Parts: sequence; structure tokens; C-alpha cells
Amino acid sequence: MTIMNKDVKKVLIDQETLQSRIKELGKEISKDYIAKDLLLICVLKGAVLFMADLAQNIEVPLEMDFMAISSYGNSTESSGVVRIVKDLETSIEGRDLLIVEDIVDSGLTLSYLSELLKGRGVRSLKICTLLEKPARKATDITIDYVGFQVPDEFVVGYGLDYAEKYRNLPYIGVLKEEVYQQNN
Ligand SMILES: O=P(O)(O)OC[C@H]1O[C@H](OP(=O)(O)OP(=O)(O)O)[C@H](O)[C@@H]1O
Ligand code: HPA
Ligand SMILES: [Mg+2]
Repeated sequence: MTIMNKDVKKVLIDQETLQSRIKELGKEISKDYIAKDLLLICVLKGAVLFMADLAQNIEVPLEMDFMAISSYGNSTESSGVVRIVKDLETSIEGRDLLIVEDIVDSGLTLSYLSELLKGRGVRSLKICTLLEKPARKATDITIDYVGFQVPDEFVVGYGLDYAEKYRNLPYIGVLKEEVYQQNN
């Protein structure tokens, strides 16, 4: 049974559905990265729960690194300015990168990040996102692995926040409008 948070309007994707899709993604990635030099790049903070579960379902050798990016701050709309809060520690030259994201909304974060990392001489670069909002994808970046399509509503849980809260919910839910109406 899912325990609802009082600020969540409805559960979009429950824990069981999340975990079974992540297993499938892990299988697909394992197949594609045999005999490669896989480096998972977690985009903090939102992707941290997804990355932890995904990595455990990938059956080929891999390394992990973390990058912190911020463009939403305490709002439900992208500021349009992508800020690097923490850069990678690993040299990525000649390596097979897989960027792991929680959500592609406007697409601004990923288009900025993939251009930046491509410029550092990687051998290959692919993108894996748990969620995608097709209605708002303003950029034309290619996403190689998508967990779920979600409608154009502000979602929280399983890593995704509003004003830093709700990241610990074990499901993806839609936030009640009244929670953010006064602040946006
Ligand atoms: O496609 P976009 O419109 O760019 O939005 C997606 C990005 O926005 C969120 O990050 P946020 O700036 O909230 O940082 P966080 O991961 O620390 O919450 C989310 O985790 C993605 O990284
Ligand atoms: O719908 C969302 N929820 C949480 N964080 C986000 N960052 C971009 N879109 C979203
Ligand atoms: Mg956020």
C-alpha cells in the first residue's frame, strides 16, 4: 500500500511499476554496453535515487561520477540558466558516457550538459532519463533510454523535488497546485 503525502494530488507511477521498468532499462543498457567502458554520470540531485536503483540492474562493469546542476531553484519553472554546482572528478576523454537524469522537462538542462561533455572528447555519449514530458520538450536532443512519459504537470518524488522537499517519496506523484501557487 502506498502511503500518500498530504501535498500530493495523485500517484502517477507507484513503487512497483517504477522498479519493474528500471529492471527493464538495466537489461537494455547491459546489452548495449558489453565490451565498452561505461561511465554513469548522475545529474544531482534529482537523479540520485534512480541512478542508485538503475546501477544495481546493470550487469556490465561500470564506474560512476556525479555532477550537480541547478536551474529550477525553488520554482516550478526553469530559470533558463543552467548552473554547474559541482563538476565531474573523472577524466572522461575516450570513455562511453551515459548521463542519468530524473526528468527531461524543457530539455534545457540536458542540451547544455550534453554539449559541454561532448566537448571534453568522450568516445560516446547517451542519455537515460526516468521521466520525459513530451509536451514541453523545447529542444531537439536525442534521448536514448526513457522510463516513462509523464503529462505536463509538476511531479515530485523518487528524487524529484519542489523547493528541495518530497525527494524521499518512493513513487512519482503530482503536487497539489496550492502548494506552489503562492510562491511561483
Ligand atoms: O529539462 P529541464 O526543464 O531543464 O528540467 C530538468 C532538470 O530540472 C531538474 O533539476 P533542478 O534544477 O531542479 O535541480 P535538482 O535536480 O537538484 O532538483 C531536474 O532534476 C532536471 O535536472
Ligand atoms: O515536474 C518536475 N518536477 C520536479 N522537478 C522538475 N524539474 C523539471 N521539471 C520538474
Ligand atoms: Mg529540482
